Amino acid sequence: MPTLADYQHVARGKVRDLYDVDDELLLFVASDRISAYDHILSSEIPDKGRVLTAMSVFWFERLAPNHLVAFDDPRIPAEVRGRALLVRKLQMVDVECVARGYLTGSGMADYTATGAVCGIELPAGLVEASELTPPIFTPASKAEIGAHDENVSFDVIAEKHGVELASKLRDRTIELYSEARAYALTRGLILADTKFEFGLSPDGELILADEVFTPDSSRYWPAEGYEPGRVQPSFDKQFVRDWLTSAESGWDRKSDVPPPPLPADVIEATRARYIEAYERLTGRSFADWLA
Ligand SMILES: N#Cc1c(N)ncnc1-c1cnn(Cc2cccc(F)c2)c1
Repeated sequence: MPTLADYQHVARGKVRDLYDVDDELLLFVASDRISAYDHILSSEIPDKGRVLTAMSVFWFERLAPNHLVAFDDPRIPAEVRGRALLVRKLQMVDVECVARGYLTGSGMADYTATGAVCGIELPAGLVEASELTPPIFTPASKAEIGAHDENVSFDVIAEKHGVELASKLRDRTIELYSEARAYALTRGLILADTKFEFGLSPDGELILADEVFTPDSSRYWPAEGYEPGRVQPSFDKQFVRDWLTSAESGWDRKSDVPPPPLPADVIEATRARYIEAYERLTGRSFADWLA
């Protein structure tokens, strides 16, 4: 059985890492790290990496073609088993493929400033968390570490990748999001938006890559209590956000001071929310994940 040290560390994200396994395969590792207010917190959430990996696997089992090769395999080191995926090496398309079914975050900011998002004119009078039907494709160009992705128009993507591939990215992004949004609603969860990354197979087929419909790549809101006109509570991160912005934390999010460590009860409540999201979405018990 190999250890992680046997594989070359080829990429580091805020909360995930990528290792080189061989000519064909990468190891995609989800950590227990959590980010909030653009900071990677010093506190980890036990099992977060395992829950999010189990979520990706649930969706990869339903959405093809994708890059998943294996999640329970002797080439996966024991130390990351359950929070690591063996994935096929692809030629990645350098576009953050975002689908939005609700107006929030940078989409809401762009709409407030211009009446449009990624060049898509929206109706007047929309408010925070307004539903967007049909959902919109709002691609972004990847930012350097520490900066925000930049929302760009479809035409910018078409300029760079050709209108045929740009159209495939748009259509597949909207198709996948629409299917998952409808399903999530039946489980009492609003999938407000999501971000995909795609790669190309040697014969030019578009392959779903990265992580899929996790709370790190998507915004999940509880359907109960949904009300446009105000910022909705994050299904998974609200306890962290509330504590960090409470007087108890003593932290000022406008300062450059890094957030303080989280109290044990906030860590445990957040762990429970990740597990609840997984179990509500999949109908499976997290205790059964790679038991
Ligand atoms: N998925 C995937 C993938 C693939 N199947 N083939 C080739 N490259 C990638 C790939 C390269 N960068 N990333 C983003 C990323 C993911 C995880 C951790 C990180 F630090 C960074 C994905």
